[in-house]
Amino acid sequence: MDRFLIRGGKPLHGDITIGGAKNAALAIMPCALLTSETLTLKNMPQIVDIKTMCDLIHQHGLDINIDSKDPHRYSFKGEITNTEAPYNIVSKMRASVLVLGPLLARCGKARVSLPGGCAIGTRPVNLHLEALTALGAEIEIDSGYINATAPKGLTGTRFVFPFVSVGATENTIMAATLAKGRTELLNAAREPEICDLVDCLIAMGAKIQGRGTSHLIIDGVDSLHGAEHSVLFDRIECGTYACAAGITGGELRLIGAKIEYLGSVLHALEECGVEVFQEDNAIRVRRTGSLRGIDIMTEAYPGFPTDMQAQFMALLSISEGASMITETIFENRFMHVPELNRMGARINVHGSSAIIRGVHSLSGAPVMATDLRASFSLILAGLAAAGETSLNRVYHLDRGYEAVEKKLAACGANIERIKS
Ligand SMILES: CC(=O)N[C@H]1[C@@H](OP(=O)(O)OP(=O)(O)OC[C@H]2O[C@@H](n3ccc(=O)[nH]c3=O)[C@H](O)[C@@H]2O)O[C@H](CO)[C@@H](O)[C@@H]1O
Ligand SMILES: C=C(OP(=O)(O)O)C(=O)O
Repeated sequence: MDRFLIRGGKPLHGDITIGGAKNAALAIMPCALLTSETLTLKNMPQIVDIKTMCDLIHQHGLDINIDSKDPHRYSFKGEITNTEAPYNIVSKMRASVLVLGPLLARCGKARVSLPGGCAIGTRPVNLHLEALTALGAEIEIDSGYINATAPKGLTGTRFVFPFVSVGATENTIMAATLAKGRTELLNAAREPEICDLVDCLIAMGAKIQGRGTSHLIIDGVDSLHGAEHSVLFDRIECGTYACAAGITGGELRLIGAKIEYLGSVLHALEECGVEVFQEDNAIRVRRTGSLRGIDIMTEAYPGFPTDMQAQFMALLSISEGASMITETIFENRFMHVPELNRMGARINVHGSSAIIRGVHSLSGAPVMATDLRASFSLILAGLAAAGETSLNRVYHLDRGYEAVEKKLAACGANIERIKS
């Protein structure tokens, strides 16, 4: 298991290129199952989760080509020869369940392993199944698998999500593109990654109205065709590096990022003392004075994203005064707190809220990554801390961040991957 060795205390200065959004790419790749023509995706991040989704789609029968001149350009083409998504792949990555809607819509059947929970929560998929059932699927759970059939095909429906779910919205949109008639989705998630999925589907010939709103109208078509689509930049990677500029007291240019997608992360950065400006094709972030404590509550977009919660926890741990972070999306997303406290932070958790009392400085320590974003919060703490931090279980980070150590080192960080 690789680990990172970080010697903190250096303000970061320089340029970091922000890659394609993991969460957009993972939702868009299963669209390849909706057509027999070629789907080409550009600006794909080079991360382990993308490799896992490729493995899954390939075992469904599609060929995947990564451009030899551009490793961020992927083409998918072929016929579906297998409608089962096996446990050994789905258990690696929950987004695997996003093949369910496309397989069902295209083949009238799918057998997909239940993903199960993960370090941040139990994460059931009941809403995915309820929405697909409303579209006419017959679903039963058998031996840890979702067995879904649509003997008469899927039929448009009106479905109100009882609460906002990114994955359930994505699965249902994809299934509805090939259903007979009109589907109306209310209280749908409206994250930028969902807009990106909708853009790709429209490029493939889907008929979708309401992009960017919680009320989507999808008129089913007989078939979808191939398309070329460039994946949206990763707003979470962007926010993460903005926190790196903030916590080290440096200045970074985040190339390829756009301020309008940051939602309330922009406001949170500015409120705690990190300046953010849009330049031509980049966002410039810098900290000029001291950091100030703020209160944050995670919410569906455009609210503050749960995927930025751990990184802000690190930032707020050295901000003046007290802060409170309330996590409303996942029930177990404070695993980074004891590790940050081992580095000198003063954080107490009370139910779904964490109170952070800002300290002057953190000190390096051996720490353990527990999930993707928690891992980066410990890197951020390590970059600001005095002394050496050794971060174990870096494989969590490799799921979702491309070339972390190269991007940080190019801006002056002292960070090294120790291979084992
Ligand atoms: C690959 C991907 O895009 N992952 C993102 C996606 O995850 P994901 O799509 O899994 O997240 P959801 O929006 O579905 O989950 C939101 C909440 O709803 C619950 N829930 C969800 C579905 C369901 O059928 N039943 C149910 O109870 C979940 O347990 C969670 O508490 O959105 C999350 C919320 O922004 C992000 O943190 C993840 O990074
Ligand atoms: C929770 C995340 O991803 P996933 O839904 O793939 O676990 C994340 O990106 O922070």
